[in-house]
Amino acid sequence: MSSRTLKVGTRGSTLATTQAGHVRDALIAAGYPAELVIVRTRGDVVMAPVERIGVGVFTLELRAALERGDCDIAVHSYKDLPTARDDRFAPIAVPPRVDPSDVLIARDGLTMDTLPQGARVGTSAPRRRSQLAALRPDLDLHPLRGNIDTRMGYVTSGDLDAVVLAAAGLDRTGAGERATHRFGIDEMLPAPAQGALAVEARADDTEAIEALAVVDHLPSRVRVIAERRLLADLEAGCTAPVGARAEFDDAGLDGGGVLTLHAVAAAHDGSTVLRTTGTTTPAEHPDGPVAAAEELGRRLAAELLERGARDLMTVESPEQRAPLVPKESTTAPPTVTDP
Ligand SMILES: NCc1[nH]cc(CCC(=O)O)c1CC(=O)O
Repeated sequence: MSSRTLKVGTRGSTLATTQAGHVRDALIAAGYPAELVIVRTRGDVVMAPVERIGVGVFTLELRAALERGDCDIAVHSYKDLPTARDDRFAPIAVPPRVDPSDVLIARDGLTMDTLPQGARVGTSAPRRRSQLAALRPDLDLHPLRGNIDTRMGYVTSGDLDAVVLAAAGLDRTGAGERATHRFGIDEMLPAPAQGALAVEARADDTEAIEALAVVDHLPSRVRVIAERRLLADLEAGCTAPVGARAEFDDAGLDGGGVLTLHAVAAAHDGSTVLRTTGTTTPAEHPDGPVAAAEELGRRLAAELLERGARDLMTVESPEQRAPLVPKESTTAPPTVTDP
């Protein structure tokens, strides 16, 4: 082991630096000197909807910084990464995952059961919009962007009755108690890999690759692989109305437990929602747990395609109204249209 200090690259948001800070701490604890390096990305600057600026916007520039050597290790929110493998980098390591679910943050402690008819709810993600519309067709859905604090601010200010966010973002920044409702598996399935981090190093940096092994948690990686295989096989990006969530039973991976994958593909307006569930026992698979997870993701994707998922998802996304932008924002009106 050398004394080279590994530069851990991250976006600058509170969430991103908190997440990357955990990775840095784990590296240091394992004997690898490490420090954070903040990489500013256009996703942090431009307030246009993610559907327009491209899903890669959060991860593209961090990957470019890693390739250039501005950092040695990059920490991404896994769900923001494109599904295609990128050969510039070593296979992705996945630290222990936190709660993958979505949460509602509503005024006055309102939940999905008590939100009044026609309540104004903010979320841009097509996956959340379509599943919410299916659960509660009466809701008045508003697109919005911005970091977690900005989004929650619309509820505090009274502009919206509620917003939907990833539990992970709240839990990791210590704001988990702001959630008034955690969506269950039957209500809303998260984005594939939500709540998981993706940690990358350059493909030729053997020292950094060795360090990746100490932050990797195989059961978390196996769950994410099942979810992302499904997403890739549906040929959908993270802006598609596709949700997936894989969970081990109590026996876990080491105990030879069962991995269950829940998946959903929905029409943008929530008028049709295709759901499916399947299981596998990864520890018993002859080709290993990763192969078992891939097989499960493939199997459920094939089933959803068979049932018409592609037609459902390729139907034009409904015209959305202009997204809310933070009042204090000095950013010019969004003009960026390329990823
Ligand atoms: N696309 C934005 C994004 N990327 C990762 C998270 C939350 C943390 C995570 O899911 O790992 C969020 C915010 C959100 O969806 O509410």
